[in-house]
Amino acid sequence: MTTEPAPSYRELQRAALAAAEPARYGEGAAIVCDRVVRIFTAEKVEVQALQGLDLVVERGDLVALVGASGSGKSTLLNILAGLDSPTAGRATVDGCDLLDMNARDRLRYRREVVGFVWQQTARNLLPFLTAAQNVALPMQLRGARRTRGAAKRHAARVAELLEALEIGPLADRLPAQLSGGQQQRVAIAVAMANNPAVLLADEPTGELDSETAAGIFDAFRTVNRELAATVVIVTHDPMVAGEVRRTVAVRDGRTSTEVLRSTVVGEDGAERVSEREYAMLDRTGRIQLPRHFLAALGMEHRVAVDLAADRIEVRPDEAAELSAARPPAGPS
Ligand SMILES: Nc1ncnc2c1ncn2[C@@H]1O[C@H](COP(=O)(O)OP(=O)(O)OP(=O)(O)O)[C@@H](O)[C@H]1O
Repeated sequence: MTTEPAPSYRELQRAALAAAEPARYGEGAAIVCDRVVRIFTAEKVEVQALQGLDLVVERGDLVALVGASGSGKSTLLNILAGLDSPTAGRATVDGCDLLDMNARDRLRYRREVVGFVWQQTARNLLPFLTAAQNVALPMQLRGARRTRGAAKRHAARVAELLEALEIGPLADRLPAQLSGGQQQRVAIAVAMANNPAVLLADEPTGELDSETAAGIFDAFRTVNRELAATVVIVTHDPMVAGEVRRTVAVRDGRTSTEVLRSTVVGEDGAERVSEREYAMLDRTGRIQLPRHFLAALGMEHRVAVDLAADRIEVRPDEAAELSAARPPAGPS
């Protein structure tokens, strides 16, 4: 019979400390936003673009962010891209604390940790470089010495990315010699050049027709699956939002609802996509109910909340209904 060796004092101490430490919100996730606030001041007027936004994106996820114009999606994406800073809260991407970066950290972060694809195809690429040269540029800017070995590695990575994105034969063309969809594929390759942990895209199919947009969306899926990047896409395109496993809606500067999709096999053996909408519960216990639910039951200002054995029930304000039905007794 073998006996386990007794743990050392240090091992016991480490285990006790780990047990005592509460798990941090979103620990280990690719993206964590914890009560993120962003206030802009324009002409002495304050705009709260993000009002305590919570979001956790796990590694390997492919997420669509949707929401009305002005809800805060681009503000959030700019913060995640390291182009802007939150006013308050905590935001981390791949473990990098976005509130605690100096100029040098920020540059390294933008070159190595995140990749970015913009809506305007022209903004993603330098017009005087070929597709292959555009993809090689981020690797050269990363600062590796120009050795023959590095040049060989860069060329191999360029070929690998262009191949994965199905634009290998277009390597020597200038952006002006490519269609809008082909330019966006090159832009995705540029964003992935330094193998970032997270790929962010702001309306990447906004300037494309629906067939080309479907192809670009497939390219994001390829990057997510084959190059192991966590992908977040801001979109108005219902087709894109309808095809990802997770769609998060932003409303008034907060994440409000979330739709999760999975493929289920029915009794007839056919596959279909099952969808479920969830309201987000923030860390203080607040939820934002979908607007159409509130409108359907005429709920506003105040609701009755009751705890049942297995659910919390939210009902229209009964006191308001009663007083509307029975006008207060006046002087006779
Ligand atoms: N630099 C800025 N200065 C002042 N206000 C700003 C600034 N940037 C954004 N805002 C305001 O913050 C709010 C959120 O804007 P944001 O661009 O993030 O919304 P959005 O959801 O991306 O909208 P859209 O879908 O139209 O791009 C809006 O009220 C906007 O006017």
